[in-house]
Amino acid sequence: MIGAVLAGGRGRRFGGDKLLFRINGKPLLLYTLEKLERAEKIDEIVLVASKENAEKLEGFGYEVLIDGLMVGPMGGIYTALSLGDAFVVAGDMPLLVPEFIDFIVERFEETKKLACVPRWGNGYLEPLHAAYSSSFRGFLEERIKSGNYAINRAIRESDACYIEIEKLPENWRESFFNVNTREDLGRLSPLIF
Ligand SMILES: Nc1nc2c(ncn2[C@@H]2O[C@H](COP(=O)(O)OP(=O)(O)OP(=O)(O)O)[C@@H](O)[C@H]2O)c(=O)[nH]1
Repeated sequence: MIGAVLAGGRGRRFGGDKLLFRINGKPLLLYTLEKLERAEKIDEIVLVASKENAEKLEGFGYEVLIDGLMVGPMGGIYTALSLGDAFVVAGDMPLLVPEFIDFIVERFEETKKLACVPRWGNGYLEPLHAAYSSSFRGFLEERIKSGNYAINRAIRESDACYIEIEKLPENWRESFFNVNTREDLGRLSPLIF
């Protein structure tokens, strides 16, 4: 199972390249990568980046796949699946919980569905913390061709399995925390140090 980290965003809300922004001397992306490294079900990590930021990311020592679409998460997932089945996460999720990732990958392997996606009680999905089959790529391709880039809708209209978040240990929810703005960093510091 590949661990694919989406790292092609523009960081408009943050106002700059948030993934390279240093917290306690360490780039935000490195926190995410270190957590993902600790998931036992992940065999190999790759970064999925834009052509423009690929070079800067090569220094992290992982294969960098170029997202030639740049249409948001769907394009990143589509690109990642060119290598095989993948657990896909956003690069701005520094508090990933490795046991939770293993849990999702195990469920994915057991159910053999096109995707296994965490879901909140209100129906909200967490598509950037989910496992996808390489067969899901063909399903996405049709949508991309018709300009339909809504990933949640694609998941809902596919044969996916859902992981009910409220039934899991509460501390696993930390895994979904992501940095969008500079204010979010304030919420992060007490948790990281
Ligand atoms: N490969 C790839 N990664 C993306 C794309 N859009 C967003 N990402 C990544 O997905 C994660 C979540 O992205 P967002 O925070 O929603 O978007 P962002 O562009 O980084 O930030 P905003 O401009 O503030 O929306 C981040 O790690 C981004 O780097 C894309 O089109 N392709």
